[in-house]
Amino acid sequence: MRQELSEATVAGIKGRWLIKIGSSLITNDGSGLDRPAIEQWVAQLVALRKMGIEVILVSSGAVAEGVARLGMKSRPREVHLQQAAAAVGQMGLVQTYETAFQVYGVHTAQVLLTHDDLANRRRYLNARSTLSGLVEMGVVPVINENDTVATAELCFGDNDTLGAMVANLLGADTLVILTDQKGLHESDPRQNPDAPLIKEARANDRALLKMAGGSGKLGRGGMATKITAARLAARSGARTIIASGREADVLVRLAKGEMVGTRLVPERQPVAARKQWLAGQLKVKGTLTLDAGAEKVLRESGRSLLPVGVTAVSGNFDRGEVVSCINAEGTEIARGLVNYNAKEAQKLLRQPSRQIESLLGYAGDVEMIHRDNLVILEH
Ligand SMILES: Nc1ncnc2c1ncn2[C@@H]1O[C@H](COP(=O)(O)OP(=O)(O)O)[C@@H](O)[C@H]1O
Ligand SMILES: N[C@@H](CCC(=O)OP(=O)(O)O)C(=O)O
Repeated sequence: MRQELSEATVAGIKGRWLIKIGSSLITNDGSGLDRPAIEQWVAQLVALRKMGIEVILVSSGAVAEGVARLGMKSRPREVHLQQAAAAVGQMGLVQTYETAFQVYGVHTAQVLLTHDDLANRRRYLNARSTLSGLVEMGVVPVINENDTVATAELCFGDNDTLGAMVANLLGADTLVILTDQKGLHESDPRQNPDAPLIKEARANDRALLKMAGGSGKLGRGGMATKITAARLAARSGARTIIASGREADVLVRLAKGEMVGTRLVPERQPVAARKQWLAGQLKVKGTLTLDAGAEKVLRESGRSLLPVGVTAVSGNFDRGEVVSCINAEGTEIARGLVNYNAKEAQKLLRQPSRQIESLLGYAGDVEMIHRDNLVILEH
């Protein structure tokens, strides 16, 4: 583990990739998981890490594995039975990844998310800190939807959307969607085997959605959700690649810059896109007043805002909500997602970060607003 990690560190971080493996691909023609294929992808993911790419995995397959383990003939129609199958199958899914990564001494972590976890600002920040922590420690998160508790109104439904939302959450620069086709074709190749492959397009190109048909018998969503996922990923500046997981060495070839599958490119670069999104947030829930030192640091060196530089708090905001940062003259300098609620922020005014634990009774984030969640407004 240590050696593998240090190699990645020496090479330097060359990107953060979110790789999604779909149901259609991961199952052995409907009967449980294709374990040899999983071992192949894991070997490639380890190779990517050695090239300096941080990897996060979203993997489907829980229902398919549960159906096989429980001896069901096909995916049950009843939602509660699908959820039960997912609970059984998720065990096999994570066990398979864990075993495959262990060969290389790499730790994995199971992360199950519902839509609500990412829609609620506070939980969004919690999910973000935990997942970032795992990635920084060199652990590969293996993410799936929490099928057992997700209800129809609250679920992502397909893992393409989940993958894109996690790519947004973690500021991934690349979303790779591995599926059972070579990529996006001009029409569904199951219906029209000669339909040409789209090699590259803008993620927001409206014409793409017209090309997309529904899913195969195992997957959910088909190409339509992959294109919507690409549009979502593009909002935080990530490019999306849709490719076949059956293509030899597909991930390694992509990492070496080869054009494989369909590439859907964003209009803006990651940082600019995220900052634009933050700047445009209309629901500012409160205000932090900064001293001259904090204003200077924010304007000139792009660092995080620490509690020590905050002199006053107003408004009633919660952790994860957008606050405005003003200087003593009342000019707005920045906006960002705050790490503490208004009451906590009040207690932390002018305090050095080492005091946070004794003032709040728990060791929270050292920043009031992390620089990734902060946008400096130009005047
Ligand atoms: N334009 C298209 N290009 C490629 N595949 C398409 C297209 N339209 C529909 N599909 C279908 O989408 C399926 C992949 O989606 P899906 O079954 O949801 O897979 P996954 O489980 O990998 O998400 C393909 O098997 C294919 O039949
Ligand atoms: N969470 C479900 C997967 C949902 C699903 O099939 O999604 P997808 O791979 O996008 O077609 C499972 O693990 O079975």
